[in-house]
Amino acid sequence: MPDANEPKNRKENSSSLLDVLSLPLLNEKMHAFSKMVNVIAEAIFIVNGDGVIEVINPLAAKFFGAPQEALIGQKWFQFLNERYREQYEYLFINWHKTSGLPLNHGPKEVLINRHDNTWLEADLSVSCLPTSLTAPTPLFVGVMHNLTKHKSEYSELRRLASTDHLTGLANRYNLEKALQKSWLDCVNTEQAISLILIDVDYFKLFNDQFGHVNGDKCLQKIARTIEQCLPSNDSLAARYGGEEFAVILPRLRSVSAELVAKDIQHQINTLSFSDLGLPSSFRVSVSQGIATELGGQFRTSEALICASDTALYRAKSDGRNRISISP
Ligand SMILES: Nc1nc2c(ncn2[C@@H]2O[C@H](COP(=O)(O)OP(=O)(O)OP(=O)(O)O)[C@@H](O)[C@H]2O)c(=O)[nH]1
Repeated sequence: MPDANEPKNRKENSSSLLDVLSLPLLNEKMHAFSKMVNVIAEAIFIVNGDGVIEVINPLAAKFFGAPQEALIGQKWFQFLNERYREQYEYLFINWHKTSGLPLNHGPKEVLINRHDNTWLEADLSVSCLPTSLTAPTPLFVGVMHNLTKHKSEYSELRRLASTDHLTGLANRYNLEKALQKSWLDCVNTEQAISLILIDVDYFKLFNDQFGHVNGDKCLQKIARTIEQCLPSNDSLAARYGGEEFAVILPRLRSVSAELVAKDIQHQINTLSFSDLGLPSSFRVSVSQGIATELGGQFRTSEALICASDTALYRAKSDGRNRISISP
């Protein structure tokens, strides 16, 4: 084992982990600490004041996507996505300027550009090691956690929380949030906003005749059809509840909203259910109520929903398969 205090060329020392552990900066205590780091089930690396990696354990090396030996002697900043690299370089530059003050940073989210050109989302903390351990040369320990799995689970949970499970459309919660946002966007810019409420006609009869499972499939087909009739990316189709749907149409006056409703009516009237084993001549219809805000007619988005609902009620009582527009 080489003398830990004897200065050596880093490249010569980086051929194996044992060499790494005997870098000149590592005194006896550090030597023991480095051994410990190597067996901890967390991604840990140790860098000097210039950000050069002195010690890296197997898990951290895996995060950077290269063998431990290849990483020793490299500046760890280079593995950070450029969005974060400057921030950490500055952190170390500032630390040099205020030398002596302990540096503790994070945990913060970073994006690691791995050696094999893939990337990894992680949270990272950088802390000064106690000088009693590292004197005379300050060293810093970086601890990382892989966030990739958590992030994809989080976005899946977010998707589930805002989606109606049966139809895949936005759920009621999502509808209310989206309506609130579109309402503010349109009202603040003095543009129109329309809302269509859509209710399947005689759907209890459908369930009674063809069963609940077919009823579910019918709702799925209707949902897909409504979605296909959306006129723009910022319009939204949602399941309002049961056999009722809603469509938000930002920037559309009632004349244009009526055209969308007519398209929905036509597409649903011509839907075939023979794939569900129903007679090929069987058809369904929907009733629709439209309300439009332009110029301060309604005070709130809730009032717009109420007006659409009243119009829908009228479409039902006028005989169904109709479109009614709020005055
Ligand atoms: N299959 C299925 N049926 C549902 C679902 N949600 C609500 N329903 C049914 O939708 C039916 C709605 O019935 P009603 O409110 O009487 O309305 P309707 O029969 O469509 O009559 P009108 O709306 O007046 O034309 C009920 O039988 C509910 O059980 C669902 O998720 N799946």
